[in-house]
Amino acid sequence: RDLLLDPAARDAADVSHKVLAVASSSSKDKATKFISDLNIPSPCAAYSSYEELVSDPNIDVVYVATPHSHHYQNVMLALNAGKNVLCEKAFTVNAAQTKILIETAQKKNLFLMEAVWTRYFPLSVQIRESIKAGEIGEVLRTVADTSFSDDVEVRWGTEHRMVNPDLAGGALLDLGIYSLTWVFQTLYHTLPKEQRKPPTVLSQITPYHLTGADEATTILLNFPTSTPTNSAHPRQSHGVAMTSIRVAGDPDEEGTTGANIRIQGTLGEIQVFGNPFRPVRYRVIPKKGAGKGEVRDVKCEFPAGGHGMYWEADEVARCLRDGKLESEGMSWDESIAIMEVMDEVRRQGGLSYPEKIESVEYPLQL
Ligand SMILES: NC(=O)C1=CN([C@@H]2O[C@H](COP(=O)(O)OP(=O)(O)OC[C@H]3O[C@@H](n4cnc5c(N)ncnc54)[C@H](OP(=O)(O)O)[C@@H]3O)[C@@H](O)[C@H]2O)C=CC1
Ligand SMILES: O=C1OC[C@@H](O)[C@H](O)[C@H]1O
Repeated sequence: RDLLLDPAARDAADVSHKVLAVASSSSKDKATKFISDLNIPSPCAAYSSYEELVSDPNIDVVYVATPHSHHYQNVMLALNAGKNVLCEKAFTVNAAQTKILIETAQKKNLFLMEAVWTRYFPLSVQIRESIKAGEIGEVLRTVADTSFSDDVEVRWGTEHRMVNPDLAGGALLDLGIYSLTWVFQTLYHTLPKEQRKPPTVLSQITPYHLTGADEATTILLNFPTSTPTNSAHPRQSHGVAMTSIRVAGDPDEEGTTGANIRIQGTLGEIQVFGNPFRPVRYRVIPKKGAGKGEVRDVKCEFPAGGHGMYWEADEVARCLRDGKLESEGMSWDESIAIMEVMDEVRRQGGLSYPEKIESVEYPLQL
């Protein structure tokens, strides 16, 4: 729906999007129904296989929105057919798969990006700019929580992709990625490239008793830097990334518990409210007496009633127009660093998925 909204309404008239085809691996009728339900303008082809879709010469870029377990195989299919790709989060099941996708895109001179839509919200861009400009001083800690109190057995059962190990289910890859996004985009992405270093990781996982997928994961990260910020000692910052599908970060969905994200600097704090994947406002709180002004509240507007996915789509269009293979906002290096954190969390928690979906073999029938 976001792709169909007029970019001018969000000051993005320099790009445009056309949905030219939709594919369903289970039935052509499903693709046809999707096109009619959304009123996608003609011409828009309906395909009954992903193979057919990636062979369509009219298509510039394919959006992969299948369960995590299938991303590696689906993205390889598209890249091998010469298509640029935007692939939903979590990028793949493990870092080894992500690295091969990136190498393949590089070799074939194709654009590839992990679809972490939140990074392209104006709110995220503004917060990163504020951090880089030193508005809250040196940022030394970020706490992020992406959690829902679902009645897990009733809502997700055992087969749904949220909890099914065969589909790489679990809180970590589905929701924990957003907590990690906030930790990384505030403690890692905001540093000059040469100062970014992968964090060390300590974590705990609670398995869902019916499937073994993680229902709760808590991660403590330590980000070192190579360059001292003063002559005495190099900077270190801490990230706390939490996720659960059993207890909520925001139980009444009114923000009564406070912010789901707290970004803490030596001169103040930025708090982000709303679901961490679709934040609705943020507050900058200067430290008392630091001379950095008043508390500042900023709302996220969603022009034309969009959901907020159009901003990442605009980024993809701009990258393609400008001949870029990767997006600066969600760079390949950062996707790999985050996947490596999730690999380490799963290693520490003894959580692995079936061999087939952890495999880097391609093609493989899943
Ligand atoms: N950015 C965001 O806000 C959101 C992102 N996501 C991400 O999007 C991806 C898909 O999530 P979601 O749409 O909830 O997933 P669904 O379980 O609804 O699956 C999406 C589609 O994937 C296809 N598919 C292909 N193979 C399989 C398989 N073996 N089992 C099930 N489905 C299969 C099916 O389409 P068909 O049969 O027609 O081919 C299905 O309709 C995930 O990576 C998720 O993390 C999800 C929700 C929100
Ligand atoms: O990316 C997502 O954001 C919204 C959630 O409800 C969903 O499970 C997840 O995949």
